[in-house]
Amino acid sequence: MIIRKLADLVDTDREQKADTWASRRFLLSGDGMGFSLHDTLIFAGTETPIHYQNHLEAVYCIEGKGRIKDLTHDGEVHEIEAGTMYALSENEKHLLIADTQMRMICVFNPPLVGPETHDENGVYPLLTDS
Ligand SMILES: CC(=O)NCC[C@H](N)C(=O)O
Repeated sequence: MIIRKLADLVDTDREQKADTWASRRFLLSGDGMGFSLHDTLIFAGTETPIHYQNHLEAVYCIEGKGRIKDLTHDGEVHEIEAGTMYALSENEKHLLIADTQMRMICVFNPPLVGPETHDENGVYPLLTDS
């Protein structure tokens, strides 16, 4: 069994920070679960372009308010608030807009290895444990 607490991830190599978000990674590829599990903050008043071409991601919002613009499907906009889940089942390119700080529980398949951060196109590289 694996037990971890959020406080133990902050400011370690299990936390990745960008201009618009901070991702605290509870489970990574090396944990052998077949998915990664993150507690992610999206900062208030930000817009984040994302395109996970190499991963499927499901996101459950537990705090905050904003919206997702689906750039793969004609710019469709979906409101996000606590209790909303979205799954990028078609690797959709999207824009994540946070009105207030949003707290998201994210699951990735295949699992992230740990150091991934967005490239200039909002993509995570496909890494494997060495
Ligand atoms: C919700 C979302 O996609 N935020 C960007 C960060 C990423 N999901 C992560 O936690 O690695």
